Amino acid sequence: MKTLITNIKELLQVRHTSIDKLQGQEMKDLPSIKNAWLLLHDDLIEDFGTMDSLPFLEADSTIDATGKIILPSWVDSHTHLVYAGNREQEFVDRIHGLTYEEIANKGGGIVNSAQKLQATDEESLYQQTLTRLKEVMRLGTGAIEIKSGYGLTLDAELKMLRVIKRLKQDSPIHIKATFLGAHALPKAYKDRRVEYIDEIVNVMIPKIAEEQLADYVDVFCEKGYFTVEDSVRIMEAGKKYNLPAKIHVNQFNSIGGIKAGVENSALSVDHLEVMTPEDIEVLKGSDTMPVALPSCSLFLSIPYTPAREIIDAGLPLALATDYNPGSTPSGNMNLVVSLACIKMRMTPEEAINAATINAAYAMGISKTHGSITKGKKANLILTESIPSYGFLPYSFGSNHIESVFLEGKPIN
Ligand SMILES: N=CN[C@@H](CCC(=O)O)C(=O)O
Ligand SMILES: [Zn+2]
Repeated sequence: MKTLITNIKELLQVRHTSIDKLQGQEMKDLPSIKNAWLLLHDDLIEDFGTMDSLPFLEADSTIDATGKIILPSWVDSHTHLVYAGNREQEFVDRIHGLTYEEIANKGGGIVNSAQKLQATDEESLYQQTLTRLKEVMRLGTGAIEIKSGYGLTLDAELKMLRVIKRLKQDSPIHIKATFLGAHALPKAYKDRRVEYIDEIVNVMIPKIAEEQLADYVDVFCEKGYFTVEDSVRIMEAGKKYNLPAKIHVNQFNSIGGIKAGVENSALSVDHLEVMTPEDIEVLKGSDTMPVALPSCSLFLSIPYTPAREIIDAGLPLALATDYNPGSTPSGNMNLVVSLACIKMRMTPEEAINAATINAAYAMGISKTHGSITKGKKANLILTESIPSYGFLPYSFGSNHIESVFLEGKPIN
């Protein structure tokens, strides 16, 4: 099946040779072709060029994209999409002055979501998650990482990971699964944190690896949650089972999680709202992708990741949503790209690079996703008629997506 798209006002993120990530100054450049055509063959990008060089091509269907822009679909490398119910009461509690930490300390937060999830059957969990997945696909997300971490028992974590496995099988969107057993200390392990890490390392990770339910491991490395030592144990156990790490670090405090992540070859270190000069230094020369989650900063009113300092230090940066019921009940990558420009002083070019090719790196799929490159997946956003690509982050809160193609097919 071949689809030809013609008269594209601008084809964005065109990379003739496959790149895996962009860093520092490289992020300022967003290569494009104006007045372009694009040929899709089944699930892949077959060819592209300028309209004045369009050869005669046999296609099963042709789409006229006059006035419209095409870019690779967003890659969301950090979500907690599988959850049961919502936590809007905590949202109201925060409006009345309680902090995220105070809510967690009085039994809310992650442990609250764990109670709800443990009481929810797998089918209902699947349906609730599928609804959210379809919503983010319509918003232009074409690949997504989904974490466990609201189970906090072996059975409930397995239930979450089985839901993700089923979504992988059923949905056109590319999915990676991350095991986040160390998201919060379950009540049953009160004052026995090290025993919970023993359970994760000796029981949960081997079982999850045996059933091939995860691609990565994660840990919430933060004061009041898990220490750097706990995080290192989990990352080392992950490595033994071929599960690289993608970890939560520096959301509220800088406690050494980034250094530990880099030393353990973490694929990404995520959040980074609180960064010291040493944290930036330790990332230099590493293969670890820093990931910012600006819609979490918006929702919790916490600092934004210092993107300018990170990029101006020559480092790469990726953007993701962190979609979850507590700190970010939104999976809208368009809003994330806008916030990156508005609140983190990233240029539209930097933000689009961070939400496509660098985000693909952060979920280990930059060979197949994140740019318009021959042979990569035909995962595309076709915009409405808009004046320029800068209009996308500028017109924050509006949706200018006309259609989304995943694996070469329109999803709606
Ligand atoms: N910070 C840790 N985990 C999630 C929030 C989880 C929750 O509040 O339910 C996050 O990435 O923001
Ligand atoms: Zn998260």
